[in-house]
This record gives sequence, C-alpha cells and structure tokens, in this order.
Amino acid sequence: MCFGCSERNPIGLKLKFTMDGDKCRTEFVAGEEHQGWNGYMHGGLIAALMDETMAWWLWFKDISIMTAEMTTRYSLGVPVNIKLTVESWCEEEKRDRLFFMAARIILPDGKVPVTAKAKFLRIDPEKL
Ligand SMILES: CCCCCCCCCCCCCCCC(=O)SCCNC(=O)CCNC(=O)[C@H](O)C(C)(C)COP(=O)(O)OP(=O)(O)OC[C@H]1O[C@@H](n2cnc3c(N)ncnc32)[C@H](O)[C@@H]1OP(=O)(O)O
Repeated sequence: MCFGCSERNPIGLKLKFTMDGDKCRTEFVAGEEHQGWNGYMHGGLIAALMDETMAWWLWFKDISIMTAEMTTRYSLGVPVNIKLTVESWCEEEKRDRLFFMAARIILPDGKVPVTAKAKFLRIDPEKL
C-alpha cells in the first residue's frame, strides 16, 4: 500500500504517472494537510513526491529499485492549492545496477522551486 501511489492508502498521495519520451510525470495539488509553514507544502512531502516520481521512471522500465541516496535543493516555497507538475529522468546508469536520477517540480507559471538528484540501486524483486 504505497504512500505515494496506492489508491487504497487512505492517507497516501494517490499519484498517477505517465511516461512522455524520456520523462516520467505526475501532477499533484497539495492541500492544507500537506503544509509545513502556512500556505507552503512541507519539504519532506516535496521530497517524497520527487522520490516517487524517480522510482516510477524506473518502474516503467521494469526495474525494481530502492532509493539509496537523495539530495534536494529547495529554491522557492511550494504553495498549496495549485497544480504542481513533477517530472523525473535518468541521467546515468552504471553496471545496470546503479541509476543516477533527477527530478524537478514545475509551478503553473513555469518556475522550478525544487530540484532533486538521487541514486537508486536495483534490488531483487523477490525480496520486496
Ligand atoms: C501490481 C502493481 C504494483 C505497482 C507498484 C509500483 C511501485 C513503483 C515504485 C514505487 C515505490 C517507490 C517508493 C519510493 C522509493 C523508496 O521509498 S525506497 C525506501 C527508502 N530506501 C531504502 O529503504 C533503502 C534501504 N537500503 C537498502 O535496502 C540497501 O542498502 C540497498 C540500497 C538496496 C543496497 O543494498 P546492497 O545491494 O546490499 O548494498 P551494498 O552491497 O552496500 O552496495 C552495492 C553496491 O552499490 C554501491 N552503493 C550503495 N549505496 C550507494 C550510494 N548511495 N551511492 C553510490 N553507490 C552506492 C556500493 O558501493 C556497492 O558497490 P560495489 O561494492 O558493488 O562496487
């Protein structure tokens, strides 16, 4: 019952993903329950949005992974109650095991308030 994408998780984000060329995308409108400071989305949840979008890029390629490392750069606050686009892509892959991924959030006016980089490691799906 994934917090990011399961339809059955009552407190989950219920994200739906699409692949468009080399990018994985989702959209999300944060509500007041997702706030940190008043009016702005909580930074941990922003990281979760991007982690999940990068994981889904790999999932679309049938690659089972775990997030091994992630860095997030918060340049602007992310307001609640507006449509956010999240997109992810793969920058590099090593030995078919280590995937260097990147993600960003795009506001309706085209500004990019947050970017992330992460390393994902392929795991044995039997162990999930
Ligand atoms: C039916 C429909 C269902 C639909 C369903 C869809 C689900 C679509 C997905 C959604 C779901 C996603 C959800 C979000 C993604 C999480 O939230 S994942 C949760 C957060 N992450 C974790 O909990 C990970 C915890 N860590 C681990 O499990 C393990 O440490 C890892 C990451 C799997 C690695 O384990 P390991 O293979 O035993 O690691 P290890 O032997 O230490 O390292 C292997 C190699 O990688 C290297 N390495 C390890 N870490 C690093 C690093 N950070 N940097 C560089 N190299 C590294 C090592 O140096 C080593 O290199 P070599 O020695 O081979 O040269």
